[in-house]
Amino acid sequence: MKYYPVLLDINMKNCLVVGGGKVGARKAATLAEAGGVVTVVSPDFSNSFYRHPLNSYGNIKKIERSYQTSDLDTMFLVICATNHESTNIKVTADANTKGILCNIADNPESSHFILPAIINRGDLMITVSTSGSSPAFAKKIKNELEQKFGKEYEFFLDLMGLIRKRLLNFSKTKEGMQSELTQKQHAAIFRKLVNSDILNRIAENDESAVYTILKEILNGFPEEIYLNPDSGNIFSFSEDCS
Ligand SMILES: C[C@@]1(CC(=O)O)c2cc3[nH]c(cc4nc(cc5[nH]c(cc(n2)[C@H]1CCC(=O)O)[C@@](C)(CC(=O)O)[C@@H]5CCC(=O)O)C(CC(=O)O)=C4CCC(=O)O)c(CCC(=O)O)c3CC(=O)O
Ligand SMILES: NC(=O)C1=CN([C@@H]2O[C@H](COP(=O)(O)OP(=O)(O)OC[C@H]3O[C@@H](n4cnc5c(N)ncnc54)[C@H](O)[C@@H]3O)[C@@H](O)[C@H]2O)C=CC1
Repeated sequence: MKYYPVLLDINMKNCLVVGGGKVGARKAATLAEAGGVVTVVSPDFSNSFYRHPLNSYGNIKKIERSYQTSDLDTMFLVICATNHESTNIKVTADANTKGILCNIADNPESSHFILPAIINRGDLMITVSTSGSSPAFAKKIKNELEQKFGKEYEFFLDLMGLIRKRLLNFSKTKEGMQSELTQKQHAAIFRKLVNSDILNRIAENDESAVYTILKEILNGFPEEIYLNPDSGNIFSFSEDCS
């Protein structure tokens, strides 16, 4: 294994992008989407920078000049996407000195991490990497997976996340039979849920079939675990996802 995969929590963390071209624009947008506080430093910003929908929100700070070492102060990570070799070398050296995570867009060898292609379906994130061998192929696989993993996965995970939280909470707080549920018993329930037909029924917008499956698997538990207490429905996946 050439790389160790992790999911970084960059929410509210300062992230620097060096270079305001097409690549800098894409990297800045992904960082902002993940909640990073993004600054881009570049003597000029290309049209593609302004065209990217996330970059036009204005929540990405732009500094119009060349990179300088102090730009890294307070940064959690830096992505360098310039067309300028000596800047890449300087950013790499500065990041190493300051102990800041660093990605050089055209030099995986001097990067601490590389970026995968991403498919996002709510809490489901599928990432594809070729370990740098062929970004174009990573993108192609991503496009294929995007067809397979539709909107229903997002709703399914919302539902699973909610039931899991409620069930674990219920086991912790309630007296009686359920309070003795072991981690093994939880796991057996969650396995049944993910192996059930719920996902397909969500894709067909068949709420009542989903309800029947949940009732069967969670037999013996109060309905509050899988129903929306306000409406009495399975919490809403009424938006068409087929
Ligand atoms: C190592 C890595 C470093 C990093 O950026 O972290 C890297 C490096 C390089 N990419 C280059 C080129 C291209 N990159 C793309 C696209 C993406 N590149 C991404 C990641 C990565 N690119 C990392 C490894 C990913 C992996 O594991 O495979 C994606 C997945 C994620 C993202 O950028 O957010 C994103 C898809 C976004 C999407 O999902 O749409 C395309 C396709 C296109 O633009 O259509 C091309 C042209 C075709 C091609 O070259 O394959 C070059 C220039 C080579 C040259 O000089 O010609 C280098 C430098 C080098 O290889 O040395
Ligand atoms: N990792 C990836 O996904 C990919 C990487 N690349 C590589 O990424 C690099 C950037 O590609 P593009 O965005 O297409 O190039 P570009 O030429 O459109 O943009 C480069 C930007 O860097 C800025 N820049 C130059 N010197 C700078 C400095 N000292 N400080 C701050 N900014 C500076 C330029 O003003 C320009 O805005 C290229 O080396 C390219 O080979 C290219 C495609 C994909």
